[in-house]
Amino acid sequence: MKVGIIGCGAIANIITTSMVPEDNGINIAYFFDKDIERAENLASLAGGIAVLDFDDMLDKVDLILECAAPVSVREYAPRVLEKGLDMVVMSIGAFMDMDFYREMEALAKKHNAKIHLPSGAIVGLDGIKAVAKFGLKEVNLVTRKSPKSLGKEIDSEEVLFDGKASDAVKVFPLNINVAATISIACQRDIDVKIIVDPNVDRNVHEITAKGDFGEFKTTTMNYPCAANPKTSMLAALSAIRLLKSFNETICVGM
Ligand SMILES: NC(=O)C1=CN([C@@H]2O[C@H](COP(=O)(O)OP(=O)(O)OC[C@H]3O[C@@H](n4cnc5c(N)ncnc54)[C@H](OP(=O)(O)O)[C@@H]3O)[C@@H](O)[C@H]2O)C=CC1
Ligand SMILES: O=C([O-])CC(=O)C(=O)O
Repeated sequence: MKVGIIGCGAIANIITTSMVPEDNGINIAYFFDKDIERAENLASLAGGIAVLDFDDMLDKVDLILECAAPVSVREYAPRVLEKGLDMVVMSIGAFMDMDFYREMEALAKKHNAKIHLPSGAIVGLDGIKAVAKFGLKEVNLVTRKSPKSLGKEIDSEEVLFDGKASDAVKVFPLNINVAATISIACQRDIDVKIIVDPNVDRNVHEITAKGDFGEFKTTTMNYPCAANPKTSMLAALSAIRLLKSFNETICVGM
């Protein structure tokens, strides 16, 4: 399976340099970024090809992996899906716009394409999906990041956001895609709190879910990527695992 990447930053670098060529049949072959130098650097590391024009890679790949920004999903997803290509999207916040979500779902169906949203920087999505339609009463996310991750200069802990996921992704489009992932998994606009904390050096995501099934809490204490402190390493690792799963016969978990 030939893969083309949009966005050659922290996640793309980890994915590309962690997957040997033809790893499980996955060949990350084409690279696109609005900064052509970044695309060229990564392409040369991977023995792939950098493209100046995004549309140039669409006829040469089987799947597009987006790791750029939510605005890029709006820009490129329609062109990818119209070609009948599958897509893996990291900037999941784009799908909190329900009109866009439904449009992309319809386009994918029409052209027999699939949109994959990896679990990214959180754990517990399997449980949330399982209980979503079976008495899930409450689900919320508390995210705690360092001032460096959130681009703030403060000396003491501060709540930066307390509200719904659909608003959180507008205020922090590059920091809280995980809120969108959970919301889409349980089909409701979940409650989100974002705290900037000078005492943490991890990206911490705490999910609480309660309902007729009982209750669960997950806490993910992620190391940030060296190249981008907003982004957790786990996000890239989850995408690698998802890509590898496409060629597996026995699939464990969901
Ligand atoms: N689902 C999840 O759990 C997670 C999702 N993410 C999201 O994944 C995405 C990638 O993250 P990360 O690798 O850390 O980001 P980086 O900022 O490190 O890299 C993104 C790259 O894409 C480029 N880019 C941005 N917009 C466009 C565009 N419209 N067209 C082409 N290139 C573009 C950026 O250029 P420039 O720097 O000039 O803008 C940059 O080179 C982000 O949206 C991030 O918020 C991150 C962590 C977890
Ligand atoms: O990587 C993380 O910890 C979460 C993140 O930035 C996002 O969801 O956008």
